[in-house]
Amino acid sequence: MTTVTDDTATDGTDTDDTDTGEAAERAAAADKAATLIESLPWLKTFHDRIIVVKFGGNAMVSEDLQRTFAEDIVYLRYAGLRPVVVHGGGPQISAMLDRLGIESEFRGGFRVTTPEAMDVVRMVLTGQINRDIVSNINKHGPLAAGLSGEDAGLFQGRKRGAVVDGAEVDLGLVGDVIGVNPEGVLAQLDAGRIPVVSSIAPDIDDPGQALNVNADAAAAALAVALGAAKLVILTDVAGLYSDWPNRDSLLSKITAPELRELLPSLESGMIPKMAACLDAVDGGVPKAAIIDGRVAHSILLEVFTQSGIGTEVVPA
Ligand SMILES: Nc1ncnc2c1ncn2[C@@H]1O[C@H](COP(=O)(O)OP(=O)(O)O)[C@@H](O)[C@H]1O
Ligand SMILES: CC(=O)N[C@@H](CCC(=O)OP(=O)(O)O)C(=O)O
Repeated sequence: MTTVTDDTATDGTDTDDTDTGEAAERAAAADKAATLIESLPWLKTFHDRIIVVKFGGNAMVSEDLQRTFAEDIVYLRYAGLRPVVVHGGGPQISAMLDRLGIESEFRGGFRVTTPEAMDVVRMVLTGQINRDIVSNINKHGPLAAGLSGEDAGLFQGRKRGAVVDGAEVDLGLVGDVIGVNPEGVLAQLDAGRIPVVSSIAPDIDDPGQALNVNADAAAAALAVALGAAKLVILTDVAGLYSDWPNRDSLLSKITAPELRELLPSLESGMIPKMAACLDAVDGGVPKAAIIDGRVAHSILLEVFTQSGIGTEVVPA
């Protein structure tokens, strides 16, 4: 049994005003209550709404971060939201390619993907990382169900190239998501589950061929198709810097038109990420946020606090 000490004296007077220890305890309790009550407007706003959370390979680098990520997602679900996870795994794919002695390079923020590399991408994303995320979430109960973009026509992909230094570059088996059939994901949500989606898409022009899709882009396409209330992208920086790498230039908020202007000046990994935020907001998602996945429980801080963390992209 837990008891709460009664600090009222028998004559009815409050005895602890002079007791700094108890005053400090009351202040700490008030702080905790303030933190909890700060979430109330967001619990109302997001009740029953879909939130798409993109878990990047650089944000899943320790067991602790994988555990706190799973806790946040389960928390969202029990708080009455409908979270959907889309994951990447770029560094993990690179490590496996290295182990197997297969060379790979990034051009314009995308991995040039040969057929041999594609087998590894699929194996690492769908066979390894997807399973790990599902299993971490399911330590809290039978909640998560894994899906690949290849399952039940979830994604339709089409090959894409990139323009680097003004020249068109062939990226091999890299695709854009050009269509989404969200029925499989909605069925899982309606059953109370947490869908966990890997960013592979079947090639609409070459049935049976799988394409490697940047996970930020896949998350944005899914957020739009699901009519999500928010897209949250976890990465390994505090947010978007207007003047990278000047650490004083972190942006807490940027509008879609401002971001459109800034996009051409951004570097490598940030390009697909910010383009994804822009696509999401242009496609009707009210907010897209880039947050620091290295901070434990960053998703809760972003979703349930007034100031959030990281950089938020809004329509205008
Ligand atoms: N303007 C910018 N603001 C923030 N990060 C930037 C910027 N330009 C380049 N970067 C780099 O982009 C990286 C994030 O992209 P990336 O490594 O592809 O992330 P992820 O693996 O999470 O998808 C950051 O770690 C940072 O080094
Ligand atoms: C085409 C392309 O580049 N695909 C990515 C897919 C994984 C991904 O996007 O992972 P992160 O979110 O961890 O970066 C890749 O092969 O690395």
